[in-house]
Amino acid sequence: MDFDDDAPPELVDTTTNDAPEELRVKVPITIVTGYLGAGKTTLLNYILTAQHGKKIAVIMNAVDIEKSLTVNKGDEQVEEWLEVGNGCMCCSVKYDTTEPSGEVTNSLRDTGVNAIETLMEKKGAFDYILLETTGLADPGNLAPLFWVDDGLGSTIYLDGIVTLVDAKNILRSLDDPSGKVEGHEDHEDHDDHGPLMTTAHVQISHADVIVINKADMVSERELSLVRARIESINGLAKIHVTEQGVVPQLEGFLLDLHAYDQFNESEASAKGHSHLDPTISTVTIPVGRLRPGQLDDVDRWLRAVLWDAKLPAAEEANTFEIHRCKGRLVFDNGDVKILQGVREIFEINDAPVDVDQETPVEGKIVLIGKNVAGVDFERSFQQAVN
Ligand SMILES: Nc1nc2c(ncn2[C@@H]2O[C@H](COP(=O)(O)OP(=O)(O)OP(=O)(O)O)[C@@H](O)[C@H]2O)c(=O)[nH]1
Ligand SMILES: [Zn+2]
Repeated sequence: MDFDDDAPPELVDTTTNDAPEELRVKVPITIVTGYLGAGKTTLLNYILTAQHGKKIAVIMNAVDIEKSLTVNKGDEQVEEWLEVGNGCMCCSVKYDTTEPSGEVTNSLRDTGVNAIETLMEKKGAFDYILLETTGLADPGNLAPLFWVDDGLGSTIYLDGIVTLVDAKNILRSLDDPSGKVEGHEDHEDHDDHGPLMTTAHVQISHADVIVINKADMVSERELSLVRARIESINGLAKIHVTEQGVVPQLEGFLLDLHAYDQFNESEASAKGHSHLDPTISTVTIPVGRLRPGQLDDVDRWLRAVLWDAKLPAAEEANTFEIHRCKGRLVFDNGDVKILQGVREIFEINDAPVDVDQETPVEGKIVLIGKNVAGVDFERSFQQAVN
């Protein structure tokens, strides 16, 4: 199919304008992050040229005022420019520190969402949106932009975060003081002490899928060291190994991740309790069956841990910082709820009804963050919920 140079790409409009708002199909957005040169562009180019019959909008290198947007249709590619208002999409997102919740204010959140919605109004909807961040982006700042409450009536939703790592350089990046990131806003006082936290750390800790790329550059042994270090940082993410970003399929690797609305048992399969990384690790808190009335206790405990970065009733101050949390809460009346959190923001929603699956007997909460090793979250949780 040919494109007229001047004509906009004719994408099929799946959001028929006369359809009621709530019937519109929401478009998933995947954030693709990874350290400088890890292979993000290589991966996205591979996706744009792979035959998959899907309309995928790829927003490359989201750093300039105007973002280059490549729309893929069949074997044609069309460049578009996406305006996102005031400057860098990731840097313009700031937490409102006057809100105890640290919630991103709606106006800032709207920046990224509106830009994409405007584009879809002009061009018709996409099946998927992939957003490549700059190599130095902290996905914890970007995710809340697209993690929008249903109530806001957005036409897009955050499907998940994919982090690429360069198999050859990742271990060095994790130990390189020049890659140090500033502490997140409310914990700056702890920043000069404690173990080194690099950009590579925050990109791995927030990931739902980690692609270890450039496998051709390392030996089997090096690769297993890389994998072990990554698993010890983030015990929730699915890990894939690739060369030239060639993933065997898109679903589950980059698309259809449902990382922000589901909690799959396999993901949280306890991968042991290693502390290979001195900075960030994953802890799992087993949660027995709860009474419906205990939801408030869980909520209060999470607010203390995520908003105040402290255990309720703890004598000593902690210095932990939670980047990602996920969980499943099982209630004795049969209800199942899913916990999702990124940094200070969290949500507890009813689990999607899955007729094939039996109601799980027990719940769990998984926390990924800085300085969490050695903190007795489990005991604190048991005390708070009773
Ligand atoms: N040996 C090898 N090289 C690769 C592989 N994947 C990508 N590269 C090369 O690595 C370099 C960086 O790849 P990019 O895709 O530009 O990486 P990026 O993450 O987009 O880089 P920035 O946008 O600069 O952060 C390029 O020269 C790629 O050709 C791989 O699997 N093996
Ligand atoms: Zn930025």
